[in-house]
This record gives sequence, C-alpha cells and structure tokens, in this order.
Amino acid sequence: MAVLVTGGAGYIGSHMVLALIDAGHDEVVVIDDLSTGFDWALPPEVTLVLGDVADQDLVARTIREHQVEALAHFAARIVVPDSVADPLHYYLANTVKTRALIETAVKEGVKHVIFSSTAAVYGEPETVPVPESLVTNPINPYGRSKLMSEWMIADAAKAHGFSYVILRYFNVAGADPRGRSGQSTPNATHLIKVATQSALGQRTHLEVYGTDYPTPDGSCLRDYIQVSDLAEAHLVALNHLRGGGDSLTLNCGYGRGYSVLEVIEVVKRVSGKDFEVRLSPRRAGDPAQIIAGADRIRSELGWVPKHDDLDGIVRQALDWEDSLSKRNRR
Ligand SMILES: NC(=O)c1ccc[n+]([C@@H]2O[C@H](COP(=O)([O-])OP(=O)(O)OC[C@H]3O[C@@H](n4cnc5c(N)ncnc54)[C@H](O)[C@@H]3O)[C@@H](O)[C@H]2O)c1
Ligand SMILES: O=c1ccn([C@@H]2O[C@H](COP(=O)(O)OP(=O)(O)O[C@H]3O[C@H](CO)[C@H](O)[C@H](O)[C@H]3O)[C@@H](O)[C@H]2O)c(=O)[nH]1
Repeated sequence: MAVLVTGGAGYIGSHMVLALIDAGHDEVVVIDDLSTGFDWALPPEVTLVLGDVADQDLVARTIREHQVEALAHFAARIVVPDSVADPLHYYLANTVKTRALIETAVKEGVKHVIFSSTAAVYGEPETVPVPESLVTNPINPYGRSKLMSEWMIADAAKAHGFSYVILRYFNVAGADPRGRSGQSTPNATHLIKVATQSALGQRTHLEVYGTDYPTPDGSCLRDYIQVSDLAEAHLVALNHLRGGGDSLTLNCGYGRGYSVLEVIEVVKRVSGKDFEVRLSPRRAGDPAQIIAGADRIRSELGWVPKHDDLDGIVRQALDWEDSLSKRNRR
C-alpha cells in the first residue's frame, strides 16, 4: 500500500519522502508539477508523476495503479506577501485544487490524509504560545486559503469516512542533516534562507521588515522548526492513522520564539560572516508574533524532536546553500 506525496519535489515534501524511505516504506509516489520543486530532490527509487494535483484523471490513475492508502498533501503556493498581492491565485492553488484532490481521494477510497497547514491560520494572536484550541482568525489570503482547506478536509472526512491529521507548521527551516535535500527555491523569501544567502555573499544585503512591532526588540517573533523533525511528525501521524487513531489537528513547532534580529545574529555568528542589514518598513500580511503551543503533538503522537537548536538549524541551512551553489555551478 503506497503513500502518495503531493508536492514531494518541494522543500518540505522532499524531506517527507526521505523520511518515508529511511523508515523502510518501499512504495512512495510523488505528484508534483515542478513549479517550485526539483526532480533531483527525489531519491531514484521514488516514482514521480509529473502533473497537477487538480488533474482528477491523473490522480485517480495514480491512486489505482499504486494502491494508494494514504495521501500527504504538501503541494501549494506558500508566500504570504504574494498571497496579499494575488489572492485569487492563492485560493485557486491552495483551496480549489485541494478540493479537487480530496474529491478524487474520496472517490478512489484513500483511507488517510495528512495535510500541510500553517500557523498563519491563527492570524495575529493576542498572546503566545498559541494552543490548537485558539479560535482561528487568519489575517492574510494564504492563511485563509489553508483554513478553508482544513474545514473541507474535516467535513469530507466526517461524511466519507477517511481519517486525517492536519499539521499546522510554524516556520520551517534547516535541511536534511545528511545533506540530501534543503530549501532550493532560487528566490525564496524565508528569513533563514535569505540570511544564509547574505552570509555567503549571494545577496548584497538583508532587509528587516519592521522594527516597530510590539515585541522586545521591535522585530517579529517566529517559532522555527527543523524540517526533518517536521517530516518525522508526519511519519508518526501516519502511523497513528494506520493504527486506527482519531483525526487530529496539531501544531508543529518547538514552543519558543526568536526575533528577526536574533536570527540574523545567529546566522552571523554561526557563519562567521558579517553582511549588510537594512531596517525597512513592515511587510504586508505579517503578524507580530506567532509561537506554537507545542504540547499536544507530543502527548497525542509521542513526537520527540531531535533538532531543536537554532544554531544547528542555521548550520544546516548554510551547508545546504553552499552545496546548492556548487550544484548550480556544475
Ligand atoms: N515553508 C514553510 O515555512 C511552511 C510553513 C507552513 C506551512 N507550509 C506548507 O508546507 C507545504 C510545503 O511547502 P514548501 O515550503 O515545501 O513549499 P515548496 O514550494 O518548496 O513545495 C511545494 C511543492 O508543490 C509543488 N506544487 C505546487 N502546486 C502544485 C500543483 N498544483 N500540482 C502539483 N504540484 C504542485 C511544487 O512544484 C513544489 O514541489 C505547503 O502546503 C505550505 O503551505 C510551509
Ligand atoms: O528578508 C526577510 C525575510 C523575512 N523577514 C521577516 O522574517 C519573519 C519570517 O518571515 P518568513 O518569510 O521566513 O516566514 P513567514 O513567517 O512569513 O511565513 C512562513 O511561516 C508561516 C507560518 O508561520 C507560513 O506558513 C508560510 O508558508 C511560511 O513562509 C517575518 O517577520 C518577516 O517579515 C525579514 O525581515 N526579511
């Protein structure tokens, strides 16, 4: 019985594929349109079906051919400010296409669904950390596009009898400790990516978007979770569902926040490189602070993170960026 990973050629999806392979799952199928992913991010034993998650014939054929039992749905558009600039594109890519995919999964009898959601569903919480029980109130189209998908999945599961785990990721960072994958999107906007590229001289400078937030140093606070720890959370979620466990919605974070300025300091210290930092106005759609209430995933799934260390995460990101620039020069 296979696991179908949508968006498996992307940053987080490729780490999920590696985690599945490392755990001995021999049937892993990826559907990816390679819009932001890379076929080389996949190990050779994994089948890549090139296409769109909303192509219902293609997805149905893939599910049947590989006897797919579980779906891990990563494929999406992910950049918060882009979602503010082009909301209809985000609702199509993240909500409408998820509807089509879930409809196909239901028709084809897929038993379990794991969905990549986001801390952005909480919006601008008044206090942190945020427990899963907090009322959701997304402040940008990206968060809304994901929250609608959460609701669809929960409603469809109730009506059609599949089980699900919705994982609300906080800020994902770092790379595979064995150097097999990492964040590879050339113009990625994520803070740790931009900072490591600046440290390696691949960018001229880094802009800090906002230093007038109501936080200790005025810059935004985020909870950075290492990408292989996050992939491991998906594996324990899959085992939970396969063992007959109930459907769950869980935060994925460490429960600790770092400010943008603190992250920059860590990148400078770990890399041993200084780079220009410009203090700029706020970026559209950014909440001041978002930190996970991180207990439920531990108690429900027994998830134990192994890489809860910002220095280590930054070191992995630097090593990955370095290997990526060598790959691109070849
Ligand atoms: N990166 C983060 O910090 C973060 C935080 C919270 C949630 N998430 C969620 O995690 C998931 C993965 O994010 P990522 O950082 O790996 O992004 P990514 O852009 O690296 O990966 C997305 C993958 O999906 C593929 N894809 C996109 N649309 C597709 C479509 N219609 N059909 C087929 N393939 C398609 C892309 O080619 C890419 O390989 C997303 O759902 C995102 O919303 C990410
Ligand atoms: O060059 C940069 C890049 C980012 N930032 C700041 O750093 C913080 C983190 O920004 P990222 O772009 O790294 O991440 P986001 O918090 O915007 O969003 C990420 O985490 C969210 C969940 O918290 C979503 O799920 C989303 O997909 C994912 O990109 C923000 O305050 C942002 O303004 C900068 O100051 N300069």
